[in-house]
Amino acid sequence: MKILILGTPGQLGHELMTASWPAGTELAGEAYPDFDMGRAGDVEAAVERHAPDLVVNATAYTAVDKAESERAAAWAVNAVGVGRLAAACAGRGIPLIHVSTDYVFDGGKDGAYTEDDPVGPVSVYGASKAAGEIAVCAGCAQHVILRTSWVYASHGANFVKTMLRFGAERDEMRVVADQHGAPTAASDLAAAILAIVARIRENPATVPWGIYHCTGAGVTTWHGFAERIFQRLDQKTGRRPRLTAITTADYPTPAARPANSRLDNSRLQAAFGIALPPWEESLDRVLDTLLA
Ligand SMILES: NC(=O)C1=CN([C@@H]2O[C@H](COP(=O)(O)OP(=O)(O)OC[C@H]3O[C@@H](n4cnc5c(N)ncnc54)[C@H](OP(=O)(O)O)[C@@H]3O)[C@@H](O)[C@H]2O)C=CC1
Ligand SMILES: Cc1cn([C@H]2C[C@H](O)[C@@H](COP(=O)(O)OP(=O)(O)O[C@H]3O[C@@H](C)C(=O)[C@@H](O)[C@H]3O)O2)c(=O)[nH]c1=O
Repeated sequence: MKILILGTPGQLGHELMTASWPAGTELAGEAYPDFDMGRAGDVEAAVERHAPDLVVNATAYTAVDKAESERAAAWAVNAVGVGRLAAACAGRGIPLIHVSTDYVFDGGKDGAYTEDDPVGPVSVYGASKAAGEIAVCAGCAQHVILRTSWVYASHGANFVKTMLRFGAERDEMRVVADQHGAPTAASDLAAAILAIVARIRENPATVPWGIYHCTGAGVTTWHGFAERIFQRLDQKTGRRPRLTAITTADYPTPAARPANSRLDNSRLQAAFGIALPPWEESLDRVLDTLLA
């Protein structure tokens, strides 16, 4: 089975390219700037050239704050490019695995969001990702969209590495404690994708195509996430910056973020038997690598 992975240098793309795929899997990859999701023709040419049996889209414009002033750039990658990809996959009759975000929700719900809850993005990034979801659903019947949240890895840029970098320079860190969600290791998300691909390979006719939530198990806040990072930093190095819980209002950013980002993962478990590990467990594993 030949799998085309778009966005190989990103957090998820890297984990997918370095994962242990079963024998008989051939991987092909595309990366910016040779391959540009936002440039007309690139997606179609890549799908044509590689002639894969399945595509995983790991590209995205992920600069949440910058997107507020670069709407067209975010839209070109996350919505328009994704629409072209869905059409290209449908044209060849191949499945598309796509990734979306908790930021498609407005965060106003009490409790975890299910796949049936209406989206209501409060940022340009969230809106562009919501448009990408619609484009995939409309353009390619054989799709799995995994909505995940707060992704980090030892490779790439993310909150964990930001905390470690700032934590090495500053005595105090101030982090918001009123936005709730679940950190997700890119390696766990990649493992879920491998399991879904295995199911598709086994018998595509029985795959329950659709949107699924797929995050680390449990819930915390960005402050709780940082607390665990600094606990481990302390254990490993003896250094621990003071961590102060603040409110969203104390930390103004160009983009609004949902106060509640919790996603209910039970549909993924029921349909595919996939459940990601508790977020603390995966974070400790990634920190072991980062702090080694
Ligand atoms: N990061 C997070 O916290 C979360 C991410 N997600 C979603 O998960 C998926 C994977 O995200 P993640 O791996 O973390 O993201 P990254 O930002 O780590 O990687 C995204 C990749 O997309 C590439 N890319 C950006 N613009 C283009 C373009 N025009 N053409 C081709 N490639 C491009 C980037 O290239 P380059 O390396 O040159 O920048 C990078 O390789 C995305 O769909 C994202 O929306 C969902 C929830 C949380
Ligand atoms: C760096 C920093 C951030 N924060 C806050 C700002 C924000 O509310 C929260 C997270 O900040 P970041 O900007 O690092 O993370 P952000 O870019 O908002 O992360 C998001 O990325 C996109 C791609 C997604 O899809 C989301 O799931 C989510 O992971 O922490 C602090 O309170 N103190 C700090 O020192």
